[in-house]
Amino acid sequence: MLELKQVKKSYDNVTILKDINLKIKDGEIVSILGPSGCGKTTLLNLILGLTAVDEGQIIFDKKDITHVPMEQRGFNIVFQDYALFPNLNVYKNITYGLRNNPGIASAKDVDDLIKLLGLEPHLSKKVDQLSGGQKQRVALARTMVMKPKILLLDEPLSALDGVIKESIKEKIKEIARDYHLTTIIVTHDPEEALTLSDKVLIINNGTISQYGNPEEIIKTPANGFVREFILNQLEIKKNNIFALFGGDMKECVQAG
Ligand SMILES: Nc1ncnc2c1ncn2[C@@H]1O[C@H](COP(=O)(O)OP(=O)(O)OP(=O)(O)O)[C@@H](O)[C@H]1O
Repeated sequence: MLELKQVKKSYDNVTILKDINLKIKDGEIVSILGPSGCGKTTLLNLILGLTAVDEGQIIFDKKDITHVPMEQRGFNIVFQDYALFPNLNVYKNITYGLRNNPGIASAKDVDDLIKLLGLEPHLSKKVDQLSGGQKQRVALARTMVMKPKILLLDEPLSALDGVIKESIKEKIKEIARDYHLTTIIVTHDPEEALTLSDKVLIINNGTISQYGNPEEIIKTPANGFVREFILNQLEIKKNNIFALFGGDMKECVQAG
């Protein structure tokens, strides 16, 4: 279980995040959703340990890790631009982190990940010979071989579209389920958050607007911001989303 208690962060005396309280159970997929500049990446970096909190606590597995350095937390992130090594082939990219820590993953662990992510045909290719979706899968494999205790993903789908986007979504779900891995994803896209996650954390103006499962958020938006932000952006795809929950858009908008 990961828990944030009364977390606050400011930059240059400007409060970016405040009153952040949340619990994430082991194996859950949680999306952090909100408009540009609301503090999503800052929150991800606080959890990762890349950025220090000003006030409040971060608890993981009942231990206070608020001041534990990033390297000792054992969490791992896939950055938006993948940050792969262009001079190495796919296999070497995937196994790079094992060079100094060979005991972390066995040859079978690596093989299983390569198979899960469908990377067998690409292992000897260089990074610039890959599509966006293939690069994302390599970045996921490279992070997963290090067996992170929590997987953090910053806008993992934003550079992808159509079928590729759907297939990466499925891979993320498979990884979280197969490895029972807590996965925290930053996104600005409500449809992505609602279709990918067990829970969605909606942030506005540096505070939590709502934290709940996709159905709760759609059927009982906590306030006007959630209603507007979610429903306006879902305008085109709303019927597909509602079909997922067997609901009726009109009823929910009226109820909200
Ligand atoms: N290192 C920093 N120093 C000063 N201000 C920062 C720093 N990092 C982020 N900020 C500010 O904090 C606010 C939140 O930034 P953050 O990147 O967390 O937002 P975001 O929700 O991820 O935005 P986007 O969706 O556009 O990536 C912004 O106003 C940003 O300018």
